Amino acid sequence: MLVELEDVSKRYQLGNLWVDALRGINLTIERGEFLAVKGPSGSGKSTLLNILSALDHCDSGSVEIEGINLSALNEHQCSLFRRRHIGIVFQSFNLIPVLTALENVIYPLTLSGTVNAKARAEKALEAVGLEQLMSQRPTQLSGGQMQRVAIARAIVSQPNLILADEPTANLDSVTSESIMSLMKQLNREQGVTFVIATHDNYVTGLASRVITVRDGELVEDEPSPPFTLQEAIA
Ligand SMILES: Nc1ncnc2c1ncn2[C@@H]1O[C@H](COP(=O)(O)OP(=O)(O)OP(=O)(O)O)[C@@H](O)[C@H]1O
Repeated sequence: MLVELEDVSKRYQLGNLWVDALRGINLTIERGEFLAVKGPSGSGKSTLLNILSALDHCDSGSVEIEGINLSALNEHQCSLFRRRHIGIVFQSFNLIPVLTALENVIYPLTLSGTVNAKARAEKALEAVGLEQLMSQRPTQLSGGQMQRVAIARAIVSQPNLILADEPTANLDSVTSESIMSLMKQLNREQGVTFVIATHDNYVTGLASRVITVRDGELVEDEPSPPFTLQEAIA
């Protein structure tokens, strides 16, 4: 097992109001899963991903990833944990505009003092099909190409777990398909586990498992009907 959440809750204060973003989440994720997290806007998907990436802490319950209890980590240990174990892909790519594609991918490696950073970043960019565009800046790239750079940046540290928050939200459908097929390939060939928050039915259709968050709780998916209307009429 790669991830284990037990009774995880998170509240945010909005002025005088408290928002229960997550309420008693129990979830295990096995190595090699391609897990989609769906649910209405505001249901708690991003909060769940932020907690899995140790960008945020839960208020109660426990989160264990690779056997590490995230609540026991201080801020510095959280960033080390992220660098070593997690790749993150955002809806808005989050590339550094003044850096080239190659420099964006090298950046996390320089933070962790990795040797051969340039060669490793080049290899990651080749893996996402951007070997010709390494010296371009983000403004010179299309949305799909920027998301490929972001994926290269996520895989360059060879994490076991990649968390993607609405990775296709800013992409057209053809580009979304190629980005998703790249993620599936990384999952299949390198065994990287993916957790993807999404509203996109195309993404949920590719998942090995789909979970639904509603009002901060995990809810059972509606079972699909046993037969179609045409079959029922026939
Ligand atoms: N930093 C924060 N401060 C206050 N409230 C927050 C914060 N982050 C999230 N929330 C609230 O927590 C709830 C869950 O938000 P979250 O962003 O996790 O939902 P989501 O399912 O990812 O939504 P979307 O699909 O729109 O991205 C919402 O009511 C949101 O307003």
